[in-house]
Amino acid sequence: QRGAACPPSMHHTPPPPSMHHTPPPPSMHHTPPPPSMHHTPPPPSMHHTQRLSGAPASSMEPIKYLGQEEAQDIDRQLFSEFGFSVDQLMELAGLSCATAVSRAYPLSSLVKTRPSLKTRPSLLVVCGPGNNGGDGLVCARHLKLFGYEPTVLYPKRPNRPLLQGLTTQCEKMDIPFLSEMPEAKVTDQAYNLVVDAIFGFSFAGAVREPFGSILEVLKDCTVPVASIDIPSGWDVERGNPDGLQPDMLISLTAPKKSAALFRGRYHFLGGRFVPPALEERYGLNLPRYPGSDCVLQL
Ligand SMILES: NC(=O)C1=CN([C@@H]2O[C@H](COP(=O)(O)OP(=O)(O)OC[C@H]3O[C@@H](n4cnc5c(N)ncnc54)[C@H](O)[C@@H]3O)[C@@H](O)[C@H]2O)[C@H](O)CC1
Ligand SMILES: [K+]
Repeated sequence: QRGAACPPSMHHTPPPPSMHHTPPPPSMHHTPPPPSMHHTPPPPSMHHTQRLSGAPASSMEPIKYLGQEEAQDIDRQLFSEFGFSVDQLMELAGLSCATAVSRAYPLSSLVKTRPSLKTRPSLLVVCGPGNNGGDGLVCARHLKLFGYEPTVLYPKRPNRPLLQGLTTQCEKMDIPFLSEMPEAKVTDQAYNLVVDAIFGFSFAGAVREPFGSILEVLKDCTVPVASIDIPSGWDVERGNPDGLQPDMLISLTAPKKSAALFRGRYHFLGGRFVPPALEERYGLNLPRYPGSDCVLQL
């Protein structure tokens, strides 16, 4: 099924290195893959409204797709010159992700195909060792508050008070933690959606265990995958034609270059916390978020 969602011919051309300002032509986004048996997509009218409101704020300049170094620079400046703490931005990032998931896969759309499943849609949130994993923990907590039944897999837990606190918060919300990744068949049966919060913009090199095996299982799953910031295992700039092909991507702050190669159905922007001075410094050309929304569909 994932193969059907991702025509091979569209995966194999990495973006040219100069491609900071050229998002994929709209026509490439608008051919949705066949709907998953787990999910009824929202009515087309919703997409239409959201896309219109996602027009660039002041000019017709397209949104910028960031390289790895640029994304890390922006991150550093948010935490130094602009005075933010990681906790603050992680909370906003994770909330954006939960909100985007609830827009693309409303509770009522995650159709139960097996009576053995619980009545609330079950989601598996797979968290990596860095801040992308932290976004996943925050996302899981908000999804629970939104009425989903998240379960977390968090195999590598760094000794950081922030991440330990986020783990406790999930445990206190009765979110179960798995000790290992179930095989693909079991995952497809037990969950309606997987949230991929394994790696973000600091990923580099060959995937190390246990995440290599986890990503192999996720590639074999037919249940939709929603990736936070970057599909895990993708090179931040060049993607990964043989890697995970998620159904949804939630780009935080601004899309990274590899997002031009995303072929799933839903691409959302979240992380509405960029001060205009920083946006201007990097020429981000962020689209205008509708009203007080924390996400928009690109
Ligand atoms: N400014 C923003 O938009 C914000 C984004 N946030 C999120 O933070 C991540 C980036 O977080 P960071 O901690 O820098 O890195 P990662 O989570 O991507 O990963 C680092 C983690 O992964 C390990 N690692 C790296 N490469 C490999 C590999 N090949 N195999 C195995 N393990 C690997 C590394 O050792 C680290 O442990 C960004 O994408 C957003 O999701 C913030 O939450 C808020 C601000
Ligand atoms: K990810």
